[in-house]
Amino acid sequence: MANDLVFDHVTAGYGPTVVLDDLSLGVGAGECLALLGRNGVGKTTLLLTAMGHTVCSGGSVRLGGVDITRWPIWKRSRFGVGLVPQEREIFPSLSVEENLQVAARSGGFTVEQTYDLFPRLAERRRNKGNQLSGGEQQMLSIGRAMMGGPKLLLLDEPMEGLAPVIVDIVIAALHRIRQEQNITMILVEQQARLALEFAPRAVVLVRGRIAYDGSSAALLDDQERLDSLIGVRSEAAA
Ligand SMILES: Nc1ncnc2c1ncn2[C@@H]1O[C@H](COP(=O)(O)OP(=O)(O)OP(=O)(O)O)[C@@H](O)[C@H]1O
Repeated sequence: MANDLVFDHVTAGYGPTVVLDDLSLGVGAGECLALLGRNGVGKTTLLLTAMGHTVCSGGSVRLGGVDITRWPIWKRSRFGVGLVPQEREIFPSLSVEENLQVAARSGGFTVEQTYDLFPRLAERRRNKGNQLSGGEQQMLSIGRAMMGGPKLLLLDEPMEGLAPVIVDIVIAALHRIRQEQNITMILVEQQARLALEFAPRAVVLVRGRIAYDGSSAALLDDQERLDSLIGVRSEAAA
């Protein structure tokens, strides 16, 4: 599989703070990757570095063979990098439909396609962003990213704080996006089992470096390793 996204010896962080330390990673076109690790290891920073929100002090980031290391955020966005941020970043005073329309770009989802993916949003189309539940906001955040026509979709803990029934809706939508669109996905998720069951490949970060890169199924089967890398046992006990 050709590499779609490449991190080539990337060192990146915030101002003088280095978070990613000489990190190299290739993600194939259309591949789906679970990005895991304990709090503060650099998962969000990796997504933000792909999107252009961090300071990259070493190495390069390439997408589809093009060096995008020095590109501003808007240019990456136009080139097909889509981020579903942890904070969701819905416009509170715009309606659901307006939130979608401002993100529309040719080649992306139409409003109707987004409503087909998340029928709940069609029911709420005239509600303002600040009148939505957390689950509806998350659906809107994913829908908005899809309106931009991403080639690479970066999802930062999209299941955080959602009721199990809403998690099921979001997971089903992500499965559908994977089946119907040839989109490369990176899913950061605190609920490791959920992510490992969704994505065939897993990368685990420890202090800004890759400590595991391989099959999700193999990691799911290796309780001891899971526990030492991400503390799944304590997560299950919580
Ligand atoms: N804007 C910032 N300025 C300086 N340091 C930051 C900034 N954002 C994050 N950091 C630091 O970078 C490190 C990695 O943070 P990051 O958010 O990437 O981790 P994470 O793995 O996504 O963690 P979490 O699961 O808690 O979201 C942490 O030590 C954090 O304190």
